[in-house]
Amino acid sequence: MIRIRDVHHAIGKARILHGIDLDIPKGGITALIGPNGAGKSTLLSLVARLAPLKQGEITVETLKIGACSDRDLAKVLAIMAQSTHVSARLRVRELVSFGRYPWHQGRPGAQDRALIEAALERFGLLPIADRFLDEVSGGQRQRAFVAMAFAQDTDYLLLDEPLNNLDIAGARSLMRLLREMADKDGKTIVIVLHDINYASAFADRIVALKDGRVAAQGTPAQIVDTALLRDVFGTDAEVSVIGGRPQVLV
Ligand SMILES: Nc1ncnc2c1ncn2[C@@H]1O[C@H](COP(=O)(O)OP(=O)(O)OP(=O)(O)O)[C@@H](O)[C@H]1O
Repeated sequence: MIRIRDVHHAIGKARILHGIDLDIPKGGITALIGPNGAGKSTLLSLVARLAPLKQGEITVETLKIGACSDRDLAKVLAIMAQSTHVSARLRVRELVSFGRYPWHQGRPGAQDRALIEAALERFGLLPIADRFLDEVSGGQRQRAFVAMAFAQDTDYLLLDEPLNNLDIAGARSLMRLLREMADKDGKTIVIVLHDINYASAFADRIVALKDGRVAAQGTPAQIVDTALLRDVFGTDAEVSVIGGRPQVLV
């Protein structure tokens, strides 16, 4: 479980998060949704220790953020951040292999190599594994970043807007893959999604953030309705239930 207690965050004078209390249970997919600037990426960055936690408490299983070592955390939790800057002169296989670094510290062994090939295969990247990152499409690059996080082989996988750059087929296939990873491999996936319909169709639970606070949380059926769209996103839209899952009619 990821346990978040009374987390506040400010950047300069701007207060970004205002006392977040949240339990993200182990297993399944939790989607973070909310309008632009709500604080979703900031919260994910604090959990993954990409930004320093200044106020409040976050624990991942038994590891306390701010007290545990980076290496210990990296064996339990992997993150694909929203903005990823790496050299374009890196091949897809090399990027995915970075995911193994916390385990081998620069000396990959046979097991590391096997896990890298398995990640390349699972994400459909084998045919382009030897291409440089600037020789693949935006969607393929995005999949390579998710595969790198997957290759880290952690129980917790945090993904910040992984559907960016993906067309509808790519988005659906990635979400199905994540669903399979949660159901078959027992991964705990926390994912920032802009498209509520993907969150509603694939997630077990949704946490809606607004203005740095938790505005709503529950299963898609519990929370996705016209009131949520109005109160959290400030938009009027109809919601219809399709296959037991609410879907927003745009
Ligand atoms: N480095 C920074 N300096 C100042 N303000 C920042 C910085 N990074 C983020 N913010 C502000 O913090 C707030 C929350 O940003 P954050 O990226 O966490 O939101 P978000 O919900 O992920 O948004 P989006 O959906 O647009 O990605 C925003 O108002 C943003 O402008």
